[in-house]
Amino acid sequence: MELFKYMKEYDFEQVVFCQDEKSGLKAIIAIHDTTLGPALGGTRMWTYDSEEEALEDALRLAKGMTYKNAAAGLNLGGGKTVIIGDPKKDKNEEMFRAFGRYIQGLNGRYITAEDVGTTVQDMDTIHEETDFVTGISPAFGSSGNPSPVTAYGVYRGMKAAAMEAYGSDSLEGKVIAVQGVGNVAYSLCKYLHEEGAQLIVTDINKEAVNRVVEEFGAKAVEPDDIYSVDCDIYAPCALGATINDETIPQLKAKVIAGSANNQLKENRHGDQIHEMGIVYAPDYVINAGGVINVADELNGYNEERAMKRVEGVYDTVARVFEISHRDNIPSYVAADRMAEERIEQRLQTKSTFLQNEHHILSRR
Ligand SMILES: NC(=O)C1=CN([C@@H]2O[C@H](COP(=O)(O)OP(=O)(O)OC[C@H]3O[C@@H](n4cnc5c(N)ncnc54)[C@H](O)[C@@H]3O)[C@@H](O)[C@H]2O)C=CC1
Ligand SMILES: O=C(O)CCC(=O)C(=O)O
Repeated sequence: MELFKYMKEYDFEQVVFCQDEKSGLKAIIAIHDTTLGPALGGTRMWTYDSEEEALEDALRLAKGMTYKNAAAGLNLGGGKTVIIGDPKKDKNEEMFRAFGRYIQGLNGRYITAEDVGTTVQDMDTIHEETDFVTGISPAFGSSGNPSPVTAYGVYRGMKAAAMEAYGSDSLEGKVIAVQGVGNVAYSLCKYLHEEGAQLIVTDINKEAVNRVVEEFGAKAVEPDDIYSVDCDIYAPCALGATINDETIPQLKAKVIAGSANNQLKENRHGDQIHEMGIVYAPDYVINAGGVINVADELNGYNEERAMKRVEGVYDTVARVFEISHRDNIPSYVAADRMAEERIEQRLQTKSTFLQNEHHILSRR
């Protein structure tokens, strides 16, 4: 990859490569944009096939966080870290301490949290070295595991999408196909079951499936069959890129609303489902509950305030549909537009301030 060319093309501010031989730390911190505030985004630990692949993932995820944080109305920019390694085998305390010192060195330009492969315990270790970390243990007065809160945001956003598709936001009696019933989707299924929805679920982990079958009366199907089941709402809560050329022709749902990041394989798939009249709640808007929750820690965590804000995912998703109608564009484009407008407005007010400052200085 021609890194500087890429950074220029997509307006990246900074990329930091971190290594610590003794602990085996190999990490890449990507800071995309800090117009709205310090870059906040989680740390992913994954067994990448190559350093190039890790770098690409860090860059893609960091840019995504700029949009997610902006659309969520947070005064935070976008960044993300990837640590190269197997989260099941390669973790050690010194690795996360060394990483914490790198974050401290950035002096607040980047704040981290959990992502795939990292846990509250890892955040606690990072916290030994820096305050620029969120998602740490409730014992430190913090918010802990963000997944149940992400689920609440997805539930609220799904209701907004149902309103758009059916003219009512009630999920009672709706048939909802949930792909992946891990941390987020388990809590999501609980909300949906309590509201009287009928659940069809799948997961490659049989234990995870059994839990929701037993607790919420869900019907289980094989992983490949989830796309074609008769349902009202498809909730992708496992992997990215599941809205693609193979799956779109199988979908019977009128709504797509789930927690997974990067649901559209390519932008053209967002155009395609829009043309088919499927109501799509854009991934980074509907799954912002986790980041809204961890961001609240920056003000001294208050669960009630955080949950109130996450409740607002309903309004944000509804606003995306409004922009989609206003500008006659697919919802994924509307979400980007909403985020970009907010960043642009902040740049304008910042530049007004700078212009005033320049004017005063030039009069001296
Ligand atoms: N945890 C959080 O707060 C947030 C999570 N997300 C996204 O939401 C999604 C779910 O996150 P978590 O629940 O935390 O992860 P998780 O790892 O707890 O759950 C994912 C589940 O999907 C299953 N799965 C994997 N491949 C599958 C396949 N081919 N078919 C069916 N099931 C499959 C896994 O076995 C697992 O049970 C991820 O895409 C994540 O990036 C986004 C924002 C915040
Ligand atoms: O939810 C988190 O723990 C951190 C935010 C983040 O990285 C994300 O939302 O993908």
